[in-house]
Amino acid sequence: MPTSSSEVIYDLQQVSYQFESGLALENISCQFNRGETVGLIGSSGAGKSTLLKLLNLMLAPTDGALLVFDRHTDQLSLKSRRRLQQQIGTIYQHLHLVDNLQVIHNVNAGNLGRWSWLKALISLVYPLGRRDAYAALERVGIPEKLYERTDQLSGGQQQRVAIARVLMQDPLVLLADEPTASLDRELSQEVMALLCQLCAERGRTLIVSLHDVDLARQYCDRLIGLRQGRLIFDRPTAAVTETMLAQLYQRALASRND
Ligand SMILES: Nc1ncnc2c1ncn2[C@@H]1O[C@H](COP(=O)(O)OP(=O)(O)OP(=O)(O)O)[C@@H](O)[C@H]1O
Repeated sequence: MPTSSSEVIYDLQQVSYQFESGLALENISCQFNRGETVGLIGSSGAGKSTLLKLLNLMLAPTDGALLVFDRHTDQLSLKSRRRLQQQIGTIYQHLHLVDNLQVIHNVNAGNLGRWSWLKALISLVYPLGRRDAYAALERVGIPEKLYERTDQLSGGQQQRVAIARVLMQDPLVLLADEPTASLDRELSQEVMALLCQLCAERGRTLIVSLHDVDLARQYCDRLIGLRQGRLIFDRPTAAVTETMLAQLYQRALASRND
């Protein structure tokens, strides 16, 4: 558990990330604070997913400095990195659920950072942590699905299982990469409302990448606009104007009009 009482959770100082194929993020400086709900917006290829991968420590900056809970991430031991990663939960666009297992096993996967391999193995045969898994599913509104096969759930229900899994982990920061990409408008609203509510209840930080700008404006306190790896704006949502959005999406709008 991080000991810092700082309000700043992430501090990015001129961060760049270079893939072999090119620069995905260039000279990004910004901070993310405790309890915020921040939306990452921008066209496809803008660098939103790469930024989230830096924030969950899957990738390391190729240039610049990334501090998490006041700690430089390039100076972390493997153990410290793992401990930090336990405080960072990620919901991916592709939910990474094991389809042919019962829901309880997918929810319990949120415990893997804490459980021994033996306990995890036993739980695959005889599910452990039933009460906690049930409570997590209750919070996302589908407790009755505990023993159902995951692939027999609807897309929206599977999204809820992914959220319940992250609730088991109980991280301080929740990163969500396009959590509504495969959902219709109504379900997207439900999932965003749920994520925001769950984070607000416990003062957790939510950083979410979204293609749907209206959804981002509706649910996020602050928006970061990225284009071709550059930070175009970082403003409270209410201060983001139509002009700023038009500038951000210029390229995509122009190509849609072709
Ligand atoms: N594994 C990878 N190897 C090489 N290049 C990559 C890789 N992942 C992403 N990129 C490149 O990095 C840039 C940023 O990609 P990224 O996936 O972060 O954008 P994004 O804003 O999340 O896009 P989308 O909205 O389509 O998911 C793009 O040019 C992309 O082609």
